[in-house]
Amino acid sequence: AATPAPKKAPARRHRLLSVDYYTKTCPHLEQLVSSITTQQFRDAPVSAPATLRLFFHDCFVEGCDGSILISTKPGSKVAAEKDAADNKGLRPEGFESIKKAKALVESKCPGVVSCADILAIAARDFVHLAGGPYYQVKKGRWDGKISMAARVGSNLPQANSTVDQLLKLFNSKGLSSDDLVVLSGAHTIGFAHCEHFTNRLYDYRGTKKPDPAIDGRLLKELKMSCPRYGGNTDIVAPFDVTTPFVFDHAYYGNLESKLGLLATDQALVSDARMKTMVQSLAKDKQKFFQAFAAAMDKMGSIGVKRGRRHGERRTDCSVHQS
Ligand code: HEM
Ligand SMILES: [Ca+2]
Ligand SMILES: [Ca+2]
Repeated sequence: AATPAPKKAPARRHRLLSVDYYTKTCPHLEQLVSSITTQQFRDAPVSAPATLRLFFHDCFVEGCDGSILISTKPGSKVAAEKDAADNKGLRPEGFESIKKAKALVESKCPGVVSCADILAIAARDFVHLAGGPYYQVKKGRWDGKISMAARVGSNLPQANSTVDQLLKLFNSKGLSSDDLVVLSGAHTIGFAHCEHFTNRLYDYRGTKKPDPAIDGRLLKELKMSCPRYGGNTDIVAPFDVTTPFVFDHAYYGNLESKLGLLATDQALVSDARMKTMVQSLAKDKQKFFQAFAAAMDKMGSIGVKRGRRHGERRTDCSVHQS
């Protein structure tokens, strides 16, 4: 008798991220994380911008895989991502929130929930706590096995990047020009150190003059906080001069009034490709909230890993699982 053809293994479909990924294995995950983020937000409101930025810097380097949370091994010559120059400004409050949330989650659901997922949930919580939209977070990310400082710089935007450079970078992550405009709206909360914008105040692109696209009063104020030379390097200025702790759509109105802080913020209204989007978000808070939630979902699925070949499950988010 003819032997039957060997059955082909069914093509393993990629399990996509899903909202109910931990429903069976850690049913109260979101409440656990929220108990920590709520407390952190009360104790230190800067935890909100800190964690939101942490999530961005995680997703853009090796994908959303918690690679940003790894500490450099003592004695190792290879520095982890968090020790890269571009990550030096990440506030400790962001790392602290994730560490606390992970510890609580491990005590209830040991060995189940990835650090990458906890970071995605915490970032959403903080957006909401600061007054922004609440949206469902899809889960199922595994933590990554690679965290190298050398891979950071080329994957993150710089405060003086041109719009073309920003678009190229965002496109390379599967994000559109609308996503660039919408995600930049994260700068509705938080602060930046002088070094990221002093060139705009004194010597814009080698002109020896301030950037013409800064409001005169803001220019004066920023110059007082940030002298050309020898200023205090710890001084920061708010991205959103009107509501630096509130997640709202004021950021876009500010851009229309030349109140953007970084060259990359202000550039969004001077570029024809993005100006219309800025204008419509400035007018419509609901539109911004809805678009931000959708863009965070998109950013949250960059380079997601599944399985032991590329991924791991960590107990301590700062240490690879050996
Ligand atoms: C579009 C290109 C972007 C550039 C060039 C940029 C650059 C920067 C810079 C230079 C800082 C200040 C860091 C410091 O001085 O400590 C900063 C802060 C921040 N960024 Fe961005 N960023 C960009 C996009 C984003 C995105 C997409 C998000 C999140 C979705 C984000 C969230 C934040 C937050 C919340 C802060 C404030 C952090 C704090 O106060 O602790 N940024 N960004
Ligand atoms: Ca990462
Ligand atoms: Ca704001």
